[in-house]
Amino acid sequence: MVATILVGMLCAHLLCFAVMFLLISKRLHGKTMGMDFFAVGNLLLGLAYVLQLLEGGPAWSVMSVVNHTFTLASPVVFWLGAMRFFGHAVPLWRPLLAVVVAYTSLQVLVQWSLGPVARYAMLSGMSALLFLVMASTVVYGVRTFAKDLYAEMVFFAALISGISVLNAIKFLKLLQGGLVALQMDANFQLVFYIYMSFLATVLPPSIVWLVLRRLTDELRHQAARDPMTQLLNRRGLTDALKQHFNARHAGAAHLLLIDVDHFKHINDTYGHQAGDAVLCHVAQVLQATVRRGDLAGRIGGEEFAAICLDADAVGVVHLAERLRGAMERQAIPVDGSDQPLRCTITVGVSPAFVGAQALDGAMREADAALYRGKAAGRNRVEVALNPHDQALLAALNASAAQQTDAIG
Ligand SMILES: Nc1nc2c(ncn2[C@@H]2O[C@H](COP(=O)(O)OP(=O)(O)OP(=O)(O)O)[C@@H](O)[C@H]2O)c(=O)[nH]1
Repeated sequence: MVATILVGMLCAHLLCFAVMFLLISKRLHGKTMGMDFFAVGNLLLGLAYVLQLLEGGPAWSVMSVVNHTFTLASPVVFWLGAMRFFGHAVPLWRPLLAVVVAYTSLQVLVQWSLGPVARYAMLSGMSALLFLVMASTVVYGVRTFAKDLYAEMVFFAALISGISVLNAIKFLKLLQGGLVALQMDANFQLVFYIYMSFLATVLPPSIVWLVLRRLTDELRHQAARDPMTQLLNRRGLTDALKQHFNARHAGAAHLLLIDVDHFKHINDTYGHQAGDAVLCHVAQVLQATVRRGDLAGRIGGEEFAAICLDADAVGVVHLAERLRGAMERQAIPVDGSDQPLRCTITVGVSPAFVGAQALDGAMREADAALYRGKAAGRNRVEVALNPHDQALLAALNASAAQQTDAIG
């Protein structure tokens, strides 16, 4: 009686969550993150338990064969769903059909050649193996494609290992005691059903939580980036800067404001699309030139920014020069034109600043330097360094000039 109630509850959970996964997958519009697969997995397992209730006990019948096939197919579908969640484009219906045909045939063969105990033991043994593979995949995921979901993945691996162990015990019990081990109200079967009910209650909300996490991460990513160049936008730069300065030993930062010269002319001559191609090219050069850990962003139409973290003034000015030189040298291919396009940039460098709240001030100083650079003829780097850095830079430049003269 207790077992029947437990299995009844289990069916209700599995089938309700199958509907919920399906509804969620419909709302995700094509990017279902495996929710449609989880719906099918839950449906298969829910139907298998419905058939078990209808059967009452072990028997050789069509219902029993279908029950075993659905039970075994469900972990395969859950595994495929997990692969989908982690971005692998695995198919569903073909592998599912292959499992259904192969396992149904295998059941007939085993029942005919080895008898009913072997067929039931085969289901427990193969389920134990499949859940073990699933738990191993999750552990592998923690170390590779799901590093950001460490706690969740460890939790899943532990839960799935539990069901693998219970199936392995059932397999041994079947081999030792035969079909008596499957009596629904036997103690072991009760433990098995309680654990399955626990899983069916805990796992689906956890999966929904994972989807929610992925979606909110994606939204945060989109909100922090410029859609055309994928560089950080102003909000993204500010957030990343706050994160940098929250670290205990964060050093000072410098801001580089970068503006494409005569961009209106490029737009007017080659068209808006070519203008967009130039902006994407500048973004690529900027991203390739800054050091790892520095921040690169687009903060307006043809205005870009780089924030150099933990760098000294001399290094920053050299970086700005490298960036200016790279832009000047590179030709940009333009659709519909044989002649590649060339363009230059002007860069304004701010003094060192500490704290995200100082960004506005640095922006003003870099902007003033940029304005001076534009007025002085464009295609140049103009600095707004503090007096100490200014003197250091002048001394370094003088020494470099002396060395050049000496070599000359
Ligand atoms: N193609 C394209 N053009 C843009 C975009 N955003 C802004 N613009 C254009 O960028 C041009 C900026 O022109 P100005 O501010 O006059 O600057 P400029 O021509 O680069 O002149 P200087 O900065 O003084 O060298 C305007 O014509 C804007 O329409 C964009 O996303 N794509």
